Amino acid sequence: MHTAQQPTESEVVYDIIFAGGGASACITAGRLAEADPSLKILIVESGPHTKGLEDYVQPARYFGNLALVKETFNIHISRPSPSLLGRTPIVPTGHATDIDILVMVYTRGAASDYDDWEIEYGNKGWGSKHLIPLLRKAETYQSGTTGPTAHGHSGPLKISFAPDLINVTESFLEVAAAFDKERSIVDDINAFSECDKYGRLPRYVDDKTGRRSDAAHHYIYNQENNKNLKVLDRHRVIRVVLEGDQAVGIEYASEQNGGFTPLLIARASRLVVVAGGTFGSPAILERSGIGGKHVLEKAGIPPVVDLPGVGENYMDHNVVFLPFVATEDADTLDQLFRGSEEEIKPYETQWLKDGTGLMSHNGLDSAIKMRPNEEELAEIFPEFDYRWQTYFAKADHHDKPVAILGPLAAYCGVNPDVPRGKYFSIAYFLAYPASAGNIHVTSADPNTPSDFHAGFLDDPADLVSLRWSYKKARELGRRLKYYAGDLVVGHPAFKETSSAQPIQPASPAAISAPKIVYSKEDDDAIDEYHRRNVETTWHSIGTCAMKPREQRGVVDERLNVHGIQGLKVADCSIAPGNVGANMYSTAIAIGEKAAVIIAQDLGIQGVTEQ
Ligand SMILES: Cc1cc2nc3c(=O)[nH]c(=O)nc-3n(C[C@H](O)[C@H](O)[C@H](O)COP(=O)(O)OP(=O)(O)OC[C@H]3O[C@@H](n4cnc5c(N)ncnc54)[C@H](O)[C@@H]3O)c2cc1C
Repeated sequence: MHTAQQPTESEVVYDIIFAGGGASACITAGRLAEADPSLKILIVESGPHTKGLEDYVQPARYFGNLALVKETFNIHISRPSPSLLGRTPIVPTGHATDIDILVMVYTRGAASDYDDWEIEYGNKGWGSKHLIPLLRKAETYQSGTTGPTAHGHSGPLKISFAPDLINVTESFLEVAAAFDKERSIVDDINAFSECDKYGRLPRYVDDKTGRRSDAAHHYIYNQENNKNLKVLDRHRVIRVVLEGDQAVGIEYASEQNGGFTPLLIARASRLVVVAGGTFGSPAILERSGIGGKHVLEKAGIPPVVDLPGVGENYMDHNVVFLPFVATEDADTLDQLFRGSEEEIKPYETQWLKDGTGLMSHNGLDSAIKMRPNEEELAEIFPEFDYRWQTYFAKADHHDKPVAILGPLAAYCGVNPDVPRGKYFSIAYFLAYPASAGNIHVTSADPNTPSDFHAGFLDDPADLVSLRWSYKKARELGRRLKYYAGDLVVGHPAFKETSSAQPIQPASPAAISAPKIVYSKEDDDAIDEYHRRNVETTWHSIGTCAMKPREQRGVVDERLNVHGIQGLKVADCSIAPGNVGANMYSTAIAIGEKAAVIIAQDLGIQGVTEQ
């Protein structure tokens, strides 16, 4: 049992305590509180509240928020990696009541992703037929009529297309239709069952107001009249309090004034739910003595349960934004991303008036979830063959893309040598990288940095599929009507004699122009470029995987931590396998499913399964 030095809140007993208040926690706690307002629920979140913060509800502010590394983000620095030529990738995560959906891109995984969770990893109730109804329940899809089964129309989260299509996106879709004829353009690329088609991307933005639509505002802040639902911000959970193998509460402390105040205890009579996200959850478990014996011993933490899977299985998607110079008539967000407040003011004024204009955009309005065709597969043979045969070519995996690719109407790098101006980028990330990493605490002291290895590009299959994505991105990008050249400093360093040299300035290539031919040396330059430039897509998952204990699982299909009573984990850390999409939809699915499970386990009425 862990005891706190000054248990000043020990007399306060909650029914359920959430350790962490991000996307999934807001959804689970919100649903339970709504179903039974008499439940005493406590959410302890280490970051600040986000209610109404203009910097966050105004969509196009996201780049500035990320670049400034505000209090609302945690930064996780990976070990130097030989696969990245010694680089130490940095992975930000949210540090506030559900800030994470920052870029607001709405994509959803393949049905087979969740079917794998159920069948391959043995988690009954987690297949697509269980999670799709919950994803429908969570949303109000404002983006026109699509298949009636894919989307919801009365849920808390608002999903919409940008009001006016940015001309860069329009041109991207025109080029796609003309240049990549075998891949069609469809109305909805997020209906779970098919891929390899281009289409518009909606955003987590309410089209009536132009405001970002997130779980904190629509599951928690809308219940402020419920005094039994308490959200304690700027307090960090240190560990779970255990009595034998029973979780009975949490030990936590205030983060005010830059340091910890004396430790406090809050007791839970029915359940503790760890929801600190992919970095926070394994850290809370390990500090509680739940983790791999060797990790705990090294960190000087007395082991309670030997669960070597805690902190392992770290997955992400790795992204590159390939930049191009844009013509003056291109609609881009560059001024909003890199401009002074004075330059941003007119956009803000327009947004404040009626929620429209470039401030209501995220600049990422279309994409393709892309699989290589026969000809493209031949290009990345033989390095990709094993990965293709053992994963993507499986009969029930034909809905899985290898990469997701689409235009961003801006330069989003941080190279200070890039002059102000107009740019667009083609972003691409691997939907199911073969590489994985891990994260472990190194001390019982929560202020001691963890040992994190992101694992990016450790598996060579990832390098060749990125190489294929680069070539595709470049062929599309240089044909856009608004292309004025490659932004040379943002491209691979090809030899001067190479015909693959980026060109700046330049005019758009004709649709029928021959594809750029790359030599072996050029391919090596592309690989080096990826080792130097690949970054997190902010889609960290997997470190408390929902798998059987003997397969290094951490929680079972009811989200119970193996070997402990009264303790569940409910956030993206439970994902046993990757999901080929931006990750918020999975956080939603997990949040909604956790509410159903907890309601069933505790006999709470009124949480429906669809
Ligand atoms: C910058 C950024 C942009 C993103 N953009 C998109 C996007 O456009 N589209 C999309 O689909 N997905 C996006 N994502 C991903 C998506 O938002 C996340 O995958 C999702 O929010 C994860 O939800 P979660 O509940 O698992 O964890 P989180 O939302 O990260 O919640 C975990 C919370 O726990 C708190 N916490 C951690 N440790 C402790 C502790 N010890 N005590 C108390 N609190 C603790 C953290 O502060 C955090 O608020 C983005 C993520 C980031 C970081």
